[in-house]
Amino acid sequence: MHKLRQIKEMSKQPTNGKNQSVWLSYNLPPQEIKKYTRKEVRKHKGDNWVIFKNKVYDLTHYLQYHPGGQDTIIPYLGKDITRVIKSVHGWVNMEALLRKCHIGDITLNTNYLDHNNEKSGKTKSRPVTPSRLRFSEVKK
Ligand code: HEM
Repeated sequence: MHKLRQIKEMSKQPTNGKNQSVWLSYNLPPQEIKKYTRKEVRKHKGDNWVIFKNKVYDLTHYLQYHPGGQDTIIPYLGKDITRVIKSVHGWVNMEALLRKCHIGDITLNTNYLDHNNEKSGKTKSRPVTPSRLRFSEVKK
């Protein structure tokens, strides 16, 4: 079965009758926003973490409020859901719904940059370009 159709099939399960307005009125203590690598987020699959647009969210409290059911989200825990969200419901204001679940931001992959510099031997300097002629230097 096509993956997207499979996801839609799974969403037909009941969601405890809870809806998004109930979720939005639900209060959670504010979280301290930390920096994480993608690798670290993977390790927190069991803690229901996901990445969406370079932000890390803990979906523990949201899962039971998801209109598409919990089972649709479970295979994506620990992963980046940015692309799949675009294909299943690009119109949903994810940032507004997940504000309370925001626990971190993805750090820039510094290993990659270090590796690049190592390979080239040194950091690239800007090419030397001839400086512009000053007006006084232009022969008449
Ligand atoms: C993690 C954060 C997520 C949030 C805040 C969220 C939010 C929502 C909302 C608000 C709806 C109702 C949309 C509507 O009726 O127009 C919905 C439906 C749905 N969601 Fe999610 N979703 C999330 C993740 C996912 C993931 C990871 C998947 C699967 C890959 C998924 C699959 C679905 C499906 C299949 C529906 C039902 C669409 C339909 O039958 O009309 N969602 N979700």
